[in-house]
Amino acid sequence: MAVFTAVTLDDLTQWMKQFPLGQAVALKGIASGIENSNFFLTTQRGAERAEYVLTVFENLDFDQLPFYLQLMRHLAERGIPVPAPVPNAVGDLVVPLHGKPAAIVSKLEGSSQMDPQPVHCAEVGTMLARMHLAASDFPMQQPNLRGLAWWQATTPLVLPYLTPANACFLHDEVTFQTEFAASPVYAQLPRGPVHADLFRNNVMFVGEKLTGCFDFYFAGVDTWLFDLAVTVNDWCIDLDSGELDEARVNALLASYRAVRPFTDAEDIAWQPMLRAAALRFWLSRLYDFYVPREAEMLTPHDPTHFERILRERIATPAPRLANFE
Ligand SMILES: Nc1ncnc2c1ncn2[C@@H]1O[C@H](COP(=O)(O)OP(=O)(O)OP(=O)(O)O)[C@@H](O)[C@H]1O
Ligand SMILES: N[C@@H](CCO)C(=O)O
Repeated sequence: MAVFTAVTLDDLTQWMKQFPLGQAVALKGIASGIENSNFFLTTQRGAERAEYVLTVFENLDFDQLPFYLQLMRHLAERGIPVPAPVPNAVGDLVVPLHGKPAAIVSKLEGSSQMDPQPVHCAEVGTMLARMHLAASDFPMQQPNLRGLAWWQATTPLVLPYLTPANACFLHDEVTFQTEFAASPVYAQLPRGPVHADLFRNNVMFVGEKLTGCFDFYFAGVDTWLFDLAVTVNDWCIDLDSGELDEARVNALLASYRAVRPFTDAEDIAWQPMLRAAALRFWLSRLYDFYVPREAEMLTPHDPTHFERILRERIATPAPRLANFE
């Protein structure tokens, strides 16, 4: 159960007065998710009822959160289907609840598509490209906090838990990525605010129609190609082998490219970037597995899934970005 901080309707009686939403009339903890405490919140103003999501942030502090919430607001205002944060009476999007930062955002329709077909991947590709373009004039700056510097700092913390062969493999990949990040090709990659965690469980569909995406709490400024690689490594693979599925890769890349064409540097950087995206989640899963937080109550995600993907991305040439139909 991913509710680390208990919240009751009584707790909200006073607290809700700062929002223009009326009264809280129902509150239901959301079981999925491993980072924050999430609740479906029903409000009533006069005869009108509305549904929202209340999030109590367990690991992010008041300094980091405005970037995520303001980015969501920026995107929602530009027609990207993301939850719109609700400002309180003085315009704050993040406010304390039980001493922790909390926010109310609009609730998206639909449910996750955990067995995506090319038609779903095409929807994701279109939305991702539109999101990159819409975020490009977002004025706030915050790096991807799970980027290269975090990989370099986290590697020594997990190395002692790995077999000598895996420790060597991880060390070599971080060295490779450090060199890649210093290369002239990397320097030419277009960048901006990116989602950086656009997995199947963070996107909603009604049938084949994408209705929105959420969970912006790993967002940050990074290359657009990194975001695309994170997305492809989850949406377009065979989950058992980690291999890319050509039909889904083509659908996602073609629809992305139709909105935002790729540059030559991106074409060259695609394979190293697929490796970087796999490394990022191998490392975070290793860290969560071996160095659990005190508040952690859930089984962490399986790190070997991304170790397998990383080995597969190194072994098999990636499809050229410029060459697919
Ligand atoms: N705006 C929203 N609209 C509808 N449902 C939402 C919304 N935000 C969250 N949810 C629901 O809450 C669940 C948990 O949210 P989320 O994935 O953000 O959890 P988390 O613990 O913050 O993150 P993580 O995915 O990193 O574990 C989602 O699977 C989804 O069902
Ligand atoms: N998407 C991450 C979890 C954090 O959102 C993972 O699968 O490891």
